[in-house]
Amino acid sequence: MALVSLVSGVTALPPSVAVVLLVLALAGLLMHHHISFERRRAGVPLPPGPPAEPVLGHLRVIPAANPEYAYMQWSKEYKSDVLGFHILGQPVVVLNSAKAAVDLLDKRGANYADRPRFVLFEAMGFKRTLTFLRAGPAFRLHRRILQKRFQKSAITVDQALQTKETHQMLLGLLANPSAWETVLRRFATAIVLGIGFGISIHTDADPYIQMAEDASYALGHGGAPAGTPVDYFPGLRWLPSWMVDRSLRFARTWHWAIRKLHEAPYHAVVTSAEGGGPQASSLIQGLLAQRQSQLHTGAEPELSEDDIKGAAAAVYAAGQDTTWATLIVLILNMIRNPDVLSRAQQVLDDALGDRLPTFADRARPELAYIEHIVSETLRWCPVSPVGVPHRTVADDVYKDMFIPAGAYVYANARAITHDPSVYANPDAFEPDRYARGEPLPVGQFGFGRRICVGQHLAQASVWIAAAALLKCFKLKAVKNDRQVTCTDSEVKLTNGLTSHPNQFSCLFEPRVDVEALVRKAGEV
Ligand code: HEM
Repeated sequence: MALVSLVSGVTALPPSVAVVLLVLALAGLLMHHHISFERRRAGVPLPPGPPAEPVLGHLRVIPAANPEYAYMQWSKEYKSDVLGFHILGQPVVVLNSAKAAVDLLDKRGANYADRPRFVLFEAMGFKRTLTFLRAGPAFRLHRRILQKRFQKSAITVDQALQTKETHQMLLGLLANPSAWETVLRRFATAIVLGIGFGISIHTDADPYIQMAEDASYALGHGGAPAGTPVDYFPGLRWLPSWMVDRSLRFARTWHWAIRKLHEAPYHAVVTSAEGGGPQASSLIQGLLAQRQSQLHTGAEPELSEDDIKGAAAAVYAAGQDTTWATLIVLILNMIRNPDVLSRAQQVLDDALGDRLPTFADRARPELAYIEHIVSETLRWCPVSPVGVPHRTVADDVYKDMFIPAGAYVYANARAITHDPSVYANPDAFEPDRYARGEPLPVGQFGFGRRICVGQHLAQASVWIAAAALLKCFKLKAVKNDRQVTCTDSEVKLTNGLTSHPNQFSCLFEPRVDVEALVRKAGEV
């Protein structure tokens, strides 16, 4: 209506003529778009997929919750590991095999390094956060900083912090076993907060744990990344809340949680520095120091304040919930598979005797079973099942299928890690599959130039936590907990950027003198 009044006002045409002109202009635009698309495609077919609805395309065809399962089903139905969709004209491609993901996202990385615009996450309050940055100079800058900080050879400096927090976790589980989810949250949060901001967590009630939990809730319940109505119609962002869908209302409601994640730890560090307080070494402290020295010399600082907040918040936001969720999947599988649990405990007892694991134990062949449990946890339930979408820069052709420029490309980690042509009995939790020669999982950390920068740190954190808590505790299911006793396919997962099993109960009972082992480890 506003557009019609504008056209008729500017051109002094009667409103009915303005409407006709607008409709004609729109039809012309669509026709032009269609003709140029068909010319570019030159008869090469798009990847197959289910029938679309007129105009909306697959908007209502792709389930809003946990679409990874529907993609797996369609992949079988259409006998293709590459599927094609369009949502309101936006092409979407889903890769359902490791081969397709490696061929495109890894081997043709430059063409698949872009991201869509994540309007829902912008509405939630994310700013210059690597995960959501489009390809370009800011992406390259943030990627370079974080990749260097978290490369395999650099993260050995974090082992002291990871070990300290592991011991803290063991004492927390001993003191308050029923709050095990919070204790694990504290572990995951303390590591990324320590590395990102140099901030220590002192109690289970520390406000930073709640902050992390709130941000996780916001990230985990808004809907598929770049897949909600406002991501397709950014204009919806300006409508009042009563006119918009659930996901945008949710993003607005939880905006405070994401802003707090960016602002609170940043200001704590800056305030402490300005007041001459202690300056723990951290990612943010290094970046602030670099900015200060560039300002002192009169040079244009490479990083703005928003860059620094965004880089550190990326570590906090991307690192804590995913690590925590992976530990939740581990616990679930330990109580669902008591044989695996008792074998792991036997392996740990034989290899370690009367002491806790350290990172020096990780490479020991006698402990390969623990490494396999970590790999199987990452495979059995990739906590970011459709990952974060990439976006194509230019048109591409793959196996005689046309992938247009600007397509959103999802690697379906769930399909890749449960591919029956790669993994025997893929729904079963079987750490021994790797000893039998099945390949270690790929896809749970994404692919190509956007692959998770924190993957080595995350695996190290999950390994030390797993080895220590399996060494110290008997884990038992609570009778009649449906989540635990039901079959694999019925485990209900949360839906969002991270996805993990819904709440379940677990009994933690010490099987060693936990305090004595922690004390002994501290003396070494
Ligand atoms: C088990 C734990 C983790 C899982 C499963 C995980 C998974 C992922 C996935 C699937 C992506 C998207 C990759 C792609 O687009 O191809 C990603 C990106 C990212 N992850 Fe992780 N992650 C974990 C832990 C961490 C940690 C500990 C950090 C912190 C250092 C971190 C930082 C990031 C960042 C900054 C990105 C964005 C990379 C980019 O867009 O260029 N992640 N992660």
